[in-house]
Amino acid sequence: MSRFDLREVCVERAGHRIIDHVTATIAPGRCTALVGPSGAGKTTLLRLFNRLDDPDSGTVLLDGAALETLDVLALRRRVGLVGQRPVLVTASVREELRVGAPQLTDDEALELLKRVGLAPEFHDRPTEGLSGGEGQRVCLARTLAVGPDVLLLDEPTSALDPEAAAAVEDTLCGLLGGGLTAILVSHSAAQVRRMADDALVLRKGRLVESGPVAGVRYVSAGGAD
Ligand SMILES: Nc1ncnc2c1ncn2[C@@H]1O[C@H](COP(=O)(O)OP(=O)(O)OP(=O)(O)O)[C@@H](O)[C@H]1O
Repeated sequence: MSRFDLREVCVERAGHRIIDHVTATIAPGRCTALVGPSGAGKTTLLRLFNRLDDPDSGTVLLDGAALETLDVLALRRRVGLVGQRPVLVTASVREELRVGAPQLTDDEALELLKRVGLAPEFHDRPTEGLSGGEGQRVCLARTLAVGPDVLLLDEPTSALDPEAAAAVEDTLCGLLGGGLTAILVSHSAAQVRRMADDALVLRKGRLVESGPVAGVRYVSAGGAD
């Protein structure tokens, strides 16, 4: 299980401090939601955890080690990202599942498909023609194939229709119960209540509230909906 600590983290863009001295802990084995109004800095903060971006000052630590001291590719295998829209980079589900895990056996691939709620037949489907929800599940399976112990979830259901969104959310909830650490960006307070254990509330780049979801006013007030 993996724990992150943010210490006095700042990110600046175009002369503005868009993450402003954030100090916080992401507890291992739990799902932490990053919430706050549009433009608060949620996606910017999320991108620091697998070094898609680096802070301008301050430190992000994983199990006590500053991220910049770790091998970035090893870090990204350990910290997987699932984005808002399914971005499939190969022609077939079979290849897609092996993008980061070329040695994956067929049995392992079928097991992964099962974990994300897809029938075995999908293994031999072309990626073209998958629905949004199916594509998002394939992306999730591709990320899981690498064996991460942290999942970064950037609005993972926001581009899906309500039925597919609910189904993908159920799948994610099942996975999160299994000991993974997760960091979720979501605009939906209802989703945060269903999926997350803890929440960090950002406003104009500052951390303004944090703690277990049930006690976070921004979430209970429906501020993220
Ligand atoms: N490269 C950049 N140059 C200038 N400003 C930037 C850059 N990247 C982000 N910003 C600004 O930083 C702020 C935080 O952006 P970010 O995308 O992290 O917010 P967010 O909370 O994820 O927003 P949303 O909920 O709308 O997705 C915004 O005001 C954004 O315009």
